[in-house]
Amino acid sequence: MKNNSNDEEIKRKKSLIKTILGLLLLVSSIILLISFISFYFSWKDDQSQLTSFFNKNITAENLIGKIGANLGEIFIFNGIGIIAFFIPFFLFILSIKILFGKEILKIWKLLSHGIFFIIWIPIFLAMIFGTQWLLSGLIGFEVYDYLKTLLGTVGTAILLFLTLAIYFILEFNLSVDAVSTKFNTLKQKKEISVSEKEEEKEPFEEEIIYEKIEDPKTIKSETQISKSVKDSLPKNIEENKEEIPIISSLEPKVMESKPVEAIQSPTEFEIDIPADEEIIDEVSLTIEETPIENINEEENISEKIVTEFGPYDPKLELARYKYPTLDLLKAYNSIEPITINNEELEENKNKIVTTLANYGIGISSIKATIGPTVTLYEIVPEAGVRISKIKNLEDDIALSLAALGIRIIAPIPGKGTIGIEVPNSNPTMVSMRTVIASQKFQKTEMELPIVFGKTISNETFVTDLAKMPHLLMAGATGQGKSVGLNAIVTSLLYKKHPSELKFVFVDPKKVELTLYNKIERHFLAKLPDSEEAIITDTTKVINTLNSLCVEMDNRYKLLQSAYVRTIKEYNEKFKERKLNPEKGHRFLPYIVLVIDEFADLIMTAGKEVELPIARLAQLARAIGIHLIIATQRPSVNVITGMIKANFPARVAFRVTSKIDSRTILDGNGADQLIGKGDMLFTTGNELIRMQCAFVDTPEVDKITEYIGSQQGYTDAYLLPEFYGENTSGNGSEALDSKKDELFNDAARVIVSAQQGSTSLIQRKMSLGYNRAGRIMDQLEAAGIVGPFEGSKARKVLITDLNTLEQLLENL
Ligand SMILES: Nc1ncnc2c1ncn2[C@@H]1O[C@H](COP(=O)(O)OP(=O)(O)OP(=O)(O)O)[C@@H](O)[C@H]1O
Repeated sequence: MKNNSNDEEIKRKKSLIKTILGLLLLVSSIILLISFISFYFSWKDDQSQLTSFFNKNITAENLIGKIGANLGEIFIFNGIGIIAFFIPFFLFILSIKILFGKEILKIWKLLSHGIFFIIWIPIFLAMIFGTQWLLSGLIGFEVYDYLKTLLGTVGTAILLFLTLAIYFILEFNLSVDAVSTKFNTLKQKKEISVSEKEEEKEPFEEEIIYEKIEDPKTIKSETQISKSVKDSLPKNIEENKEEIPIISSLEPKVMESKPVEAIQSPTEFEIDIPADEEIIDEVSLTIEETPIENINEEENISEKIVTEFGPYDPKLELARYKYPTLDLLKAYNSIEPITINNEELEENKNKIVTTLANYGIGISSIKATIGPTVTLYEIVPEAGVRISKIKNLEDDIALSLAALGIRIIAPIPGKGTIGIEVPNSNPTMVSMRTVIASQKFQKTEMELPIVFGKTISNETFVTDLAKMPHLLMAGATGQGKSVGLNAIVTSLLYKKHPSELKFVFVDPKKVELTLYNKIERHFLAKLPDSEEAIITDTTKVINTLNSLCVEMDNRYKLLQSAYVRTIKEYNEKFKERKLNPEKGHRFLPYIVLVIDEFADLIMTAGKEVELPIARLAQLARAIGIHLIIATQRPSVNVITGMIKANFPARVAFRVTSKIDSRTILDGNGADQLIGKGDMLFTTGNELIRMQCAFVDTPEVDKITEYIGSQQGYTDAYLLPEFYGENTSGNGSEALDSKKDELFNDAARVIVSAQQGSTSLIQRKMSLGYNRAGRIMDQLEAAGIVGPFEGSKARKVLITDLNTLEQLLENL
């Protein structure tokens, strides 16, 4: 407390002293100023009174009286002359600084300049005006007089100008280099504007110069000189341009080959060399300002941020999220491992051998591989047996073996043996728990790992959805499709954090996927205006699909601006903080679109869904949107060519006919499956037979409950807004709405190509799908193209451009 009050006391005293000192200085400056001004008017009258300082009867004319007259006499007349005004000026600035703490001019700088001019100006004024002591002061005159005896008038003048020059050099940092740089820049600017004007008058001037010079290096020097220092060269050199190569006199070769008198003027050129360097310096300066520098800077910034905060962690927002645990899945211990008795194996083997023998096919060896649902008998036929013969006898062999689900693989790819798959009389269920717990799945580094089940050789089968990149599933009702879908979703839920993956569920059956409602705020994506994340109303699907197309376009733009090709590279770059969130960059989660009953969707929502699906399937792979489409009826009008072409990965559960099998797998086999999760998987090459892992509804319920009860995001992942339009083909309505700016151009594109396709407009005019679609509707309304015809292009109703132009005018 005591200390504090002491401090305050000192502070108070200090400020009092400051105020008094400041005031004193201020008043002094005013007194001095008035005295000095007044001195110039009254000095003659007052000068004789100065000595009688204490005589009351004698007064002074000066406004500050005798003191004022004396001050003027001391500082101006006997002192430094007119520059004495600097003293009140300096005191005024100082008083303001002390009183108000405001530095109008920098005190120390002002003082140093003041001292210089207090010395310089009186001498200079004495030199110019002689004995005019009111200007130079007596001191100024005496010093000048002394200097004159030492250096003479000219010498003194030179000394004064030299000191002034040094003063300016020091004050304005005027080095020779800096001056000549400025001078050159100014000159270049001038020359450019002059040469621009003169170009028309003397177009060949430069060419003539080049002709005279052979050495390309000297040409370079010449052009530089002609541009920058030509004016400064002596006239004789300017005229005799052949001598100019000596400028590169630094090069011995040129020097040797030239006559001696030509070398006479190197001194003139030596001055030019720094000028050349200057120009080079300027060029290198502009290079430094190129954007490459900026990119480096950005990278440096990102490095700095990374070292300070570490890489960006998308999981941080839900840092406490716990991945589902294994005990949420049911253990079916009683049914695993596989049980098959030797008798059954022996019996089947014998049957196969005798059946084949009946058809005249001899076997040299046979091997059995026991799988969960089927056993594979691998046969090596005797030499000379044609494989096609066995393939043709497939149905007969199956009949003889009297078992459903026999599939003959002739030959087994890469082995040269023939495989006969015979169902086990006691199939073993593959539980989701065992496959999720498998090392293969646990240790996988895949982006979107999916564990389907177990292969015929009882191996867990894990594959990457990101690589597929889309999946088509088909199977008759009750054969395990829904379980299969759940197995896929479960695999992903066990491996992915909510920040990395979002699902869009379309479930026209309204029951299958509703379980996932609980994880809406963790794993689901939806349209901003929709209440339910899981879409059960087929009419809303179109908006969602189009919104996904918009999301896709947006993501492509982000990838483009980040100079990367895939979502993986993009996210890695984002994690390294090399992408600026202020420029719209964000961590992109994978989006998996699951459509449970595609046939139903096509039936109710029509063909409109086909285009966005095909578009997504074609383009979405790189930006992390993957499609899983399941259907009961794999007929050609549901799985059209366009869709099939973009879904190389397919899963087939049991189907009822060979035709369906061919539609889904492009081959037989799916009709011979035994159901209950028995499936075939292909990515375009070989077929892999598998037993799908079984995950029951209560298990899925437990998992979603486990995730849903944890802290989630405030809302589902919001897809970009998309407002549906009437694309039903009611033309007049479409045209009533505002005609697109590019309508006429699009019409010309369509008519000249005679092809009514939206993608043509998109491609030729670099438009997004939605806008191109809108224009197409307007073209239909104007009668330029025919109505929508599904996967086929619309008919073009105008045959030539002339007719079109007339029509456009009338419109
Ligand atoms: N992987 C499997 N392992 C064991 N049993 C299975 C498996 N998949 C399905 N099943 C059995 O088949 C039944 C029907 O399966 P699921 O509900 O998946 O058929 P679905 O093809 O979806 O039929 P729908 O199209 O009518 O919905 C299940 O209740 C189950 O008993």
